[in-house]
Amino acid sequence: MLSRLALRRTFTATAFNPYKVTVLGACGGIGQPLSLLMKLNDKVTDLRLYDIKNAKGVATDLSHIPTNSVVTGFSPEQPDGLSNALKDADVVVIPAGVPRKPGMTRDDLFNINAGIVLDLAKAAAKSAPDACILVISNPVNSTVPIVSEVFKKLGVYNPKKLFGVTTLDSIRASRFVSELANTDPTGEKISVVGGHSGITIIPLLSQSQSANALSKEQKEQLIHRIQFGGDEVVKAKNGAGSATLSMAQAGAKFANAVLNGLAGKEGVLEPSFVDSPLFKKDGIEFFASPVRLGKDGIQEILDIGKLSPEEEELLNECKDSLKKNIDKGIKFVDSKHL
Ligand SMILES: NC(=O)c1ccc[n+]([C@@H]2O[C@H](COP(=O)([O-])OP(=O)(O)OC[C@H]3O[C@@H](n4cnc5c(N)ncnc54)[C@H](O)[C@@H]3O)[C@@H](O)[C@H]2O)c1
Ligand SMILES: O=C(O)C[C@H](O)C(=O)O
Repeated sequence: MLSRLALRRTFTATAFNPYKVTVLGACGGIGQPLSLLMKLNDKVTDLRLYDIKNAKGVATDLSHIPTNSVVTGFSPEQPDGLSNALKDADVVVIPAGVPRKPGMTRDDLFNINAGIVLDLAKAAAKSAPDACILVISNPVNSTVPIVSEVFKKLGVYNPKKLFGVTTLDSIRASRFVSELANTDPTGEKISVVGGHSGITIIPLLSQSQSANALSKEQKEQLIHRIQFGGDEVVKAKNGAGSATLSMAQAGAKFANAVLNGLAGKEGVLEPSFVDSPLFKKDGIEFFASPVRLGKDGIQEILDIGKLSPEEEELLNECKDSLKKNIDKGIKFVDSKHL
């Protein structure tokens, strides 16, 4: 039985953290476990699930869990389903779209997912212009620029509130390093910067004591495994999709960090692919690096720190692909009349 103190704590947490979170694509492989984790987050009081299929079913299922949020399902068949799902949301998480099959790159998803993300971004710009937008749908290197262009065209762009979710790269790095270095994975903090696909993913192993102590060969294998961790899952699932459960955990971790920032917690740092000044001189508008989160979204974009000569090389290799991916997203929106 809960003590009086515990009861008061529960009530206090809810009363001071009344956040509205919307998940777009809530009934897919990522969407369902991510929505479950958001239902378990005591900072969320109003959880809205939107999908083109099954949103009511998933929302009803989650609504039986005795936490302090109300869960509502929204579908395109309902009048204003999407705009009601988004209305005045504080945080919008977007895992809508198709996943990879073996042999595909993330960029191969562009043709389908770019249009899905564009439509959802248009709706978010109209119904939740002040929300923090967390983009999971691939290719993240292009879908985040798509959202920024849509918001710009509709006159509501706030670069402090747009995030590409790259948390999966850093949680993978923590796990993979700990396997080789025999350390506690929960204590491994590996900075992963750049973008979210193949060679645009740059793990900075030299900045971690345990990773840096590994042999040159181990480090090379580790870098490759972190860069292509997504392919490892796609191959193992053999046509049944890509990472969903680890991604749900990563998405919930990042959403929780954003909510902690909004709630005024100090010292909230997470990596994210954001509109960044770091490499604009090279024509790269977005870059993943650690960001400090606060009441208004991004409080500070941190520098990537000192790189080893090998990491400098990875950074140079990343720039060209990353710039092309970003430009592709921007051009896609420019070709549309919003
Ligand atoms: N950022 C990352 O690190 C990361 C990691 C894993 C997967 N992903 C990406 O996340 C996306 C989703 O992956 P998944 O495994 O959950 O796929 P999935 O096919 O299992 O689920 C996608 C969901 O989106 C829904 N959907 C499609 N179009 C929609 C629309 N217009 N509006 C609302 N919902 C819509 C579908 O109905 C489905 O329920 C993919 O693009 C995948 O590549 C990103
Ligand atoms: O690899 C994918 O296509 C999904 C995701 O981006 C991942 O890194 O697992």
